[in-house]
Amino acid sequence: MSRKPIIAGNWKMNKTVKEAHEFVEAVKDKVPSPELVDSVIAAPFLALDRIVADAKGSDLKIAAENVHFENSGAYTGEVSPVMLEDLGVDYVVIGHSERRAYFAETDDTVNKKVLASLEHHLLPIFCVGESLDEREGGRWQAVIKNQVTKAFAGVPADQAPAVVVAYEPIWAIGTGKSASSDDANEVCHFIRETVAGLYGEATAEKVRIQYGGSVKPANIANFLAQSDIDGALVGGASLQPESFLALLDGAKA
Ligand SMILES: O=C(CO)COP(=O)(O)O
Repeated sequence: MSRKPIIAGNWKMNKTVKEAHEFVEAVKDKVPSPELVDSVIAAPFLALDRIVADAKGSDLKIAAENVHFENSGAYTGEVSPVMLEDLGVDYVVIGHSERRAYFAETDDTVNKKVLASLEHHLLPIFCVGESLDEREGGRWQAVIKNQVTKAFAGVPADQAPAVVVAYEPIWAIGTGKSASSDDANEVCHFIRETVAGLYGEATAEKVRIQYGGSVKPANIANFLAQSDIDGALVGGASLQPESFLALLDGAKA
């Protein structure tokens, strides 16, 4: 079955509100038709209000890079799914390896965030990936299966296809060293089999799986040509308008 590609730029901790605004103004009327590809920018919380307004009426979708799982309350410094929904944010990146490594994100919090996001009509882009140690030690299947299974716990079958899974091997993030497209596809296929184990083949065929880790305009088409890779989650190469647009072009091809 053919799944629509989804390309998401993840800006991480980059860009002031002004810079974010200028970027969105530069690309919003140039992104491909949503019949061909879903185009998404994930930006820091501070920029979201401005760029959701900037992107309104265009085919560019906006994501948050994180969300808390409670609707409100005594959680100093956090942002709730109610707030993001109210702003008109479309997607939210959940469980990025940087959040797992530096901000004590766990499989349990990732799962709560997936459930809370779906409840508030935010589409989760939930991230999985193994470390170099886990890959070299032959443990990647166990690690990935555990991350996927825990993230989907409690997600009803009819909502599972709304979840985008991003496979980002930790050793390929920001290193310039991407996985080979065959290796990435092997893991993405394994992710799909894991989802099939939870919900059945028909549902698993609908779930979109991205690859992330040193994706660039020059290599994106190789990844997208693979059977189980339906898009990319891109850090560094999404920071410049020309490069982001080139990634979208590569996904269309
Ligand atoms: O972590 C990533 C996207 O979420 C990947 O980052 P790079 O594309 O900079 O390797």
